[in-house]
Amino acid sequence: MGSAQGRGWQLGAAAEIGGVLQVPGDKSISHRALLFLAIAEGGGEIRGLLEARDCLNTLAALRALGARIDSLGPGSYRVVGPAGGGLRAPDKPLDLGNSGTGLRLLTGLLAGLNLPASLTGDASLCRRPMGRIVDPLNAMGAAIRAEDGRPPLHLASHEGLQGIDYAMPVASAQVKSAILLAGLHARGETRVREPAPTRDHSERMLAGLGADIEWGQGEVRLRPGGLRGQDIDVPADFSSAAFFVALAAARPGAEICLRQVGINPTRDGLLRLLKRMGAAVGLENQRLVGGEPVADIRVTGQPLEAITVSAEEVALAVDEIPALMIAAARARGTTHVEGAAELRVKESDRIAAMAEGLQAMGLSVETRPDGLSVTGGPIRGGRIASRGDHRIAMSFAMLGALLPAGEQLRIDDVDNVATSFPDFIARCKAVGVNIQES
Ligand SMILES: O=C(O)C1=C[C@@H](OP(=O)(O)O)[C@@H](O)[C@H](O)C1
Ligand SMILES: C=C(OP(=O)(O)O)C(=O)O
Repeated sequence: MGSAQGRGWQLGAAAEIGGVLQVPGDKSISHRALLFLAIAEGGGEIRGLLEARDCLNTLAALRALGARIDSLGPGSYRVVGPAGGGLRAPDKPLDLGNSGTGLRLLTGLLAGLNLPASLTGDASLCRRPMGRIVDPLNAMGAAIRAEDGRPPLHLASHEGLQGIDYAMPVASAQVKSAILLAGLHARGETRVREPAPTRDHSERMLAGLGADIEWGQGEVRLRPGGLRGQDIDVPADFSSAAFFVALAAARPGAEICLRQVGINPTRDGLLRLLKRMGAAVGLENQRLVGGEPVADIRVTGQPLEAITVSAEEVALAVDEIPALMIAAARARGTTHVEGAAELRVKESDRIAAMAEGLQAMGLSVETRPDGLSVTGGPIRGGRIASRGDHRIAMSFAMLGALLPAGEQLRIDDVDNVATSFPDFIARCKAVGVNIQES
């Protein structure tokens, strides 16, 4: 425990992979449920909230703004805005830790409520671009200052917001959601156009809470107004399920079933990509939970073929590209990912991190400013720098499980897995992954 690289994992060949798993609640939906209920009349209960560091930071920030959030049991919370009035300006900077979603959405909410505040985060978050929200929010009338376009962000009070008609230069659900949250309190209609479809959890939840919103054909329109509180059930996180989906897909004969996973079509692009590579993917018990489609996902490993992934497909699988690269590493041929420049500004530069790790395991990889190409082939053990990025660490754990007998993989700096996936190790062991903390 505790080297210069932080905590790490040690992986060896897995004898057999298979089983039934339920992964924790959806991170995107958990953030939204907390933020939206804190400003909804009467508040509401959340069931299945992701109790991971990113969402708990958003929860703590809302408490600092005066919201009352009571735990009712594991994953269950009651959220109510302050009695007799709205949220209030915080007396200290709000720290959103590692979370782009928490920081960007909360900035939109605070700009709409006209609450002066400072927002910051950890070293990774303080390197991430914020001009993408600061520019449109300031164009609406907000007064947000960011040195060099990065956190900390400083919000001053302003004269009120005006709705905007905004064509986003990048396909980003965080930017879209920040603008919509501000638009709830702006004068006139707010319209956001996206260059490619991105996750629509905000639109679905806002509609469920009574907002005057419509969306489709690449744009969202929202008219200002209050939200009405309601209880919210959070499905299991597709992005967490994705590691096990990719693992089963990449190992012929393995079968894993993931229960009650959100399969919103703006999130489940990975399933279509793996099917195109030849994996057998089935959906069982399909139903709607709180306006979101949910299913049990059953994946059976087959020999895989390389594919080419387009920019539009990247937007529908933006957090799953590292997991997809695990399948690419085991596929016949070279998988090309295009239009993925956004991966360079996540918790780490995910293109560079994946390329470096895959090369360390003996694979041939080429990188471009907006993508990478991975040629499948034999893999060997070694040492991986996760760069403190939860999704890089968890993806390489899956590739570690596919090592040949006798090989060992060490993954450094895995602490941030706690930002999105508590109990990852236990879930790994439950399906036969040979993983130890070190
Ligand atoms: O809106 C959200 O909840 C998210 C949107 C995506 O980010 P971008 O909007 O920056 O693409 C994604 O990568 C992130 O994990 C969660
Ligand atoms: C990019 C991610 O999250 P965020 O932007 O909220 O930090 C992620 O979870 O992969």
